[in-house]
Amino acid sequence: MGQHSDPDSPPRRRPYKRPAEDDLQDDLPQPYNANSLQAPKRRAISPSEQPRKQKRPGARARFSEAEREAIRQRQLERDRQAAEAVQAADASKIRGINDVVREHYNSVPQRGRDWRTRESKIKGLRVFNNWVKSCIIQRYSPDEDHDPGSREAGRSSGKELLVLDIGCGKGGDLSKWQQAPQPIQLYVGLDPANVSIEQARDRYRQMGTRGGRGGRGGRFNHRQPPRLFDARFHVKDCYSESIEDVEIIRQVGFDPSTMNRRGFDVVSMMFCMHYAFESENHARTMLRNVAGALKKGGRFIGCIPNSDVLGERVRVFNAQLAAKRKAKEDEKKENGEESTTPTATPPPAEPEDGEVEEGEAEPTAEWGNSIYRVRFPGKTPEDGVFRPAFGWKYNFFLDEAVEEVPEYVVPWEAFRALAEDFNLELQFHKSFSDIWETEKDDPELGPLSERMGVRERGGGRLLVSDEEMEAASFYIGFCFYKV
Ligand SMILES: C[S@@+](CC[C@H](N)C(=O)[O-])C[C@H]1O[C@@H](n2cnc3c(N)ncnc32)[C@H](O)[C@@H]1O
Repeated sequence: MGQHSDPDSPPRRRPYKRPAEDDLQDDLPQPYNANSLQAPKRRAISPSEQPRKQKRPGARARFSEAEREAIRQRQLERDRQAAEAVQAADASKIRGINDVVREHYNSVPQRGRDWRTRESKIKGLRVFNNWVKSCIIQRYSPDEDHDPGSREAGRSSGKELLVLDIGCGKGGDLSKWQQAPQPIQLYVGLDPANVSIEQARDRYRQMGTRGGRGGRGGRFNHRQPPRLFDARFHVKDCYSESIEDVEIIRQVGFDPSTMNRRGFDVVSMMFCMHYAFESENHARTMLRNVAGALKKGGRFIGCIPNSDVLGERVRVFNAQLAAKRKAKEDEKKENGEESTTPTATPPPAEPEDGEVEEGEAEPTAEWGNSIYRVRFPGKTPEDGVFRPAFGWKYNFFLDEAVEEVPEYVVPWEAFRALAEDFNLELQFHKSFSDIWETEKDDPELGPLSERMGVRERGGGRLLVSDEEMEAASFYIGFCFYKV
């Protein structure tokens, strides 16, 4: 590890085999773009421009050649400048969105466990979401051939997992990984929010001083806590950059092809993948990072907002809007007034700061309850089907947690199809409410829900309010396999 290891991580227990030089994939060259190198089209020369007499034809030919070359060079320079301007505009747009998200998460205060589980207005939602994440980790992180009884019996199944947590935030899932059925050898957390990464490091250090156990009373609280895994944390934007340049990622093995025999056993993306659907480019970069980091047979788990819920809400909103408009039109017709039905227009752009919108603004899709709110700033598809698949921005507000941060719809089928392009095959996909229904009586996960405060002891009352459950139903959990 040498100079690349984190200074505050504990010493490595088992060294990662450094890949041979030729194991590392070279950056692919940019595809050759014939257009950008084409000479400019020649302008037709008018009769008045034609030289009357060619005394020295050779000299004219040499002069024209030089002139053509000068024109070509000037044109190339103009093309280069135009391309640079477009790139700069794209980069500043992307930076703008990334900055908003990063600043937001950096500024969310770190509150203690007691506050989160006792004082918070949304404590029911917090514990429920945490329980669902535990379910996904418990069910889908182990290898197919892992013996589930081995850890319970205090035996080791031999194989320990390498886990990559993309968008790890403040390290809220560290303790869930510490209690995973198959022990973890290495956990790598990546996130662009530098303050969050510092907080995740602190959390990991505290786990070390508590003797390896994450959180109070977990699944294995009745016996010796499992040894604390090795962990690395890095500030990294995983949607607009390749993660291949992170040393530990390369050491574990990065290769997006199906040949990756090395790599992580699990890549986890909890509540963070939707930020990548701002553009196709970001979504593809994100998936290339996931597939590149996973070994063949590895699992990609996570949770995202449910595009079916978003689509249905949008469809109903638009149907109601159309009905209201029609009723207004009918009334006008009856009164002999002229029709003012607006013609279909593309989604209106959000006004810039200080810009005053003319006329009455069209209402846009919006819903929620006292703890969460979703608001689309622009026009949404009438049938609730998000086409094209990228850039469907909405603002999401969650009491105490997320203050109107721009998020993007992840149209499920488009995501699934894109994931297939990266050799990721769907294994599991379920809404949070369905996960509750299927797992609440499981002999392990049921009691876990009671210890976490999702429901009262002894299979009692659900401690999550209806409003919190409505907010939770906004999400789905998933698992893909790298084939
Ligand atoms: C709602 S938080 C979830 C944190 C954590 N996964 C959890 O479940 O507690 C969303 C996280 O996504 C991260 N994120 C946003 N854009 C990202 C990007 N481009 N690459 C990686 N993570 C990103 C944010 O910084 C934030 O920490």
